[in-house]
Amino acid sequence: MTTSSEAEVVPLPPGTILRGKWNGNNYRLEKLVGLGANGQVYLATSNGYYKCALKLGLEAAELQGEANILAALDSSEKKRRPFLLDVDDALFNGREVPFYCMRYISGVPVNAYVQEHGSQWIGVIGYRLLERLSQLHEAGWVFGDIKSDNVLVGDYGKVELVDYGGMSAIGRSVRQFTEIYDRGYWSAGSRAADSAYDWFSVGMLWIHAVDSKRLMHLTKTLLPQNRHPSELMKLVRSHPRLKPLERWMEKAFSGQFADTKDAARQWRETFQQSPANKPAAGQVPMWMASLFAATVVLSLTVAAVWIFQ
Ligand SMILES: Nc1ncnc2c1ncn2[C@@H]1O[C@H](COP(=O)(O)OP(=O)(O)OP(=O)(O)O)[C@@H](O)[C@H]1O
Repeated sequence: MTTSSEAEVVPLPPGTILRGKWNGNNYRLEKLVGLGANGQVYLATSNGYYKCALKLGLEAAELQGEANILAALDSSEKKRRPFLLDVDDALFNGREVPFYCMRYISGVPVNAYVQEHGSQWIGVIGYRLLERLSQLHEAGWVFGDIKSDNVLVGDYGKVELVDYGGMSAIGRSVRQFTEIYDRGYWSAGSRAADSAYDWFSVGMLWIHAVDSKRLMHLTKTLLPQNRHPSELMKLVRSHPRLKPLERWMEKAFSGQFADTKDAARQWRETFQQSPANKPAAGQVPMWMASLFAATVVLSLTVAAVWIFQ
């Protein structure tokens, strides 16, 4: 990959073929799946047969930094399938475009998943997210940019993170973050990369997923000097879906878990103790129950396995 700064990269049409200059792999771009501050992500077919996510950068040095982090993450988590698959430059319309390729994650952002499948999934998804974060933290990384778009949920509430390139080594400054999920924005602590930074963003993720209108209203109307976790806790206490999470949220916003395993354990206990947070099959109207019977049975099964395992 080159390290010179590149000019703007315009979105490329489906069917575009990119050939890696150094490693010689061919990629057919199938569709644009993400547009971020640091580049464009495409679903691509590699060498005619396997699917991957290809990220084209606007800024070669930034993209190289992300690829380095993905490579370091793969070597610190050797037991799982590698995430980074290729790093190269492609010649396109006479100019060099830097890119890297990673495992393609199918799934939808957590907000969309909860909207479509119901908030009874929060327990399962939240627990799996905390388990994944616990692995990262134990390996010495802080994810940093936890937000709905970076937490993809697949079938049966399977959780995968994307945008590992924005991660930071524990003890450094957080490299990438999104304002409303950021501990610093809410005057709840520094932007130093520690596990508690991610706990804070996880708390924000659930307020955003369940009560986004009031959260957006709050961010628009609060004066910067009044941004404080106590304002967030007012939202939590006054929302029926968030209220049962009150104690967990308080700890997440003030960094009071022993570690991320403890945060996951307490998350699970919260859902075991609170009937309001368990799937409410009995409250489903008859017409809806029959219409969605298959979905309800499926979600109950997964939630039951999760709660009682
Ligand atoms: N491996 C992947 N598999 C599937 N989709 C992905 C993958 N990586 C990224 N995406 C999608 O592309 C979007 C943008 O990617 P990414 O977050 O890496 O870019 P970014 O420039 O860092 O974005 P942002 O400004 O949002 O942080 C993601 O939110 C996600 O929807």
